[in-house]
Amino acid sequence: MIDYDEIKNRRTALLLSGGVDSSVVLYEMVIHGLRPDCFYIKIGPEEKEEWDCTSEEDLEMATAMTARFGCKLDVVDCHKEYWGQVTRYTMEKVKAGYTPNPDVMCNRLIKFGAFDEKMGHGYDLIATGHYAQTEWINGRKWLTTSPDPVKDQTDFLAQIEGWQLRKALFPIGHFEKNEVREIAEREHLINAKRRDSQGICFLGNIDYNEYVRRYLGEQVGDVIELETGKKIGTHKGLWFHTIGQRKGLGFGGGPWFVVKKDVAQNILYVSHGYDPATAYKQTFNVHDFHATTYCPDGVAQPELPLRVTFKIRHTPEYLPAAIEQTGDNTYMIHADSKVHGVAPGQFCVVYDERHHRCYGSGEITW
Ligand SMILES: Nc1ncnc2c1ncn2[C@@H]1O[C@H](COP(=O)(O)OP(=O)(O)OP(=O)(O)O)[C@@H](O)[C@H]1O
Repeated sequence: MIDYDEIKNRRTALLLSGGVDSSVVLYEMVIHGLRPDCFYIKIGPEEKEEWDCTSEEDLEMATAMTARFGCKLDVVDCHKEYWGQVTRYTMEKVKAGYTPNPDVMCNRLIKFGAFDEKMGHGYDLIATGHYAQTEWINGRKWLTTSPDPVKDQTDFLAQIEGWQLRKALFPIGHFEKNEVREIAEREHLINAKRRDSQGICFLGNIDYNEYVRRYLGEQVGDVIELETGKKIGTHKGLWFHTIGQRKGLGFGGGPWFVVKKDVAQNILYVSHGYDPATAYKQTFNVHDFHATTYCPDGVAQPELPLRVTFKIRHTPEYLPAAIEQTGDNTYMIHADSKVHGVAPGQFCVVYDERHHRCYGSGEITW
């Protein structure tokens, strides 16, 4: 829960997307006596490409919301930063056979990054409609989970740095999604009945494969059964597949799991059966760990405990593990049981044993 009394004199910016979540944030802030300056971040389509863009409607919704609540709305153009940073990161990883996550990087590089450089630096707090919370514990500001396990978005926020978390405010983070929808309907917010966006953040309904295809095109190669070396078909590009993938392979005689990619030879290895040992991992390495906790001057980042829980994809489950520091910012995860579909490039997000506090995340290297 936000202590509105405590922040009533702080300069607050709200990232307003035109969706229902950030609209309810605006409503919540206004009924608690705040009038945030609102910002709509614009990421246009790359070049002349005609992508299905919902952004015009989004901006209309955001405009209507700020008009209703008497707040200022500005449009901030982060087009260049998005394509130059988030897309560049994504395509570089994908080409190397990794499994990147543009939405995770978008929070660090755009919403709490480029936006902060352009406008956010003039504010003490930046509010968003993420399902996540923050909590001060022992003089440090922590990223903590939402009560809605399905909607929780701490995993998407787990690459932001302490200085970014310092300014973060998540006014609907203590709600579950259905409560947010109820508020929007009860208050007749203009977008109460709007569907949640499905595609990559900022790119409307563009899905991941389309995004990648636009940049890297297709590159046909063989699909080979790992155990027998037998060719069972072809793929259109290793980048359309991820380790652990089971659905969408389209070969008979399944189920098949993607177990390995050979980038040099453009070969996709799959394995047959329900429980191929190759599709599971119990121990893996994580590097370039980003700690999200805000530690005021002189307070060191908290050390990771020996026992943690973690996530490698956006699911409601937290997996128990022991964690071992193996170097500067590098760790080894020893999961209590085998984990399906561990892929290099994925972020491993680390929480405490009760999966209340999020420590941060690092990239899986195997
Ligand atoms: N184009 C945008 N301009 C400004 N802020 C944005 C924009 N897109 C997303 N955000 C901010 O990031 C938050 C999380 O976005 P995300 O797309 O993950 O969630 P969402 O549940 O669809 O949110 P919403 O319902 O508010 O669109 C939003 O609630 C909003 O605060």
